[in-house]
Amino acid sequence: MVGFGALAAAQLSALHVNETVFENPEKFDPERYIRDEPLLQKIIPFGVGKRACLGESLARAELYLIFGNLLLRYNFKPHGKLSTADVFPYSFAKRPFKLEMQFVKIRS
Ligand code: HEM
Repeated sequence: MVGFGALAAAQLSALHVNETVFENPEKFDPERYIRDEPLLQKIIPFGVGKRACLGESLARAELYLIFGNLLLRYNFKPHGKLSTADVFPYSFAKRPFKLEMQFVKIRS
């Protein structure tokens, strides 16, 4: 029962492995959001409501600049075998246990 002093929190990482929303949620498959763009509306990476992430705008601006600049200058290749299995399901973000990438410079 939730009363005064009780802590109630949405377990966002559990929502993000809901099989009725995400097909094969345990699979590391970021392209699912390219194949099915409305799916982006169903992830809640920064929380909602009064206690939602205060840094969302900064984080989005940083990610845009960091990945934009990297993509402009490097080709990304998997280093060794790229495993899409073994996703650590209850982490902050979905990621394979091990993913080694090679950055190949395309311009200076
Ligand atoms: C990709 C980057 C980030 C993600 C995915 C993220 C996600 C989150 C999430 C899920 C929460 C909890 C929301 C809730 O309780 O419902 C949170 C809280 C918070 N985040 Fe972030 N965050 C990110 C980056 C940042 C940055 C860059 C800052 C500050 C510069 C920041 C500052 C905060 C603060 C202060 C809170 C606590 C808000 C409160 O409890 O009132 N976050 N964040």
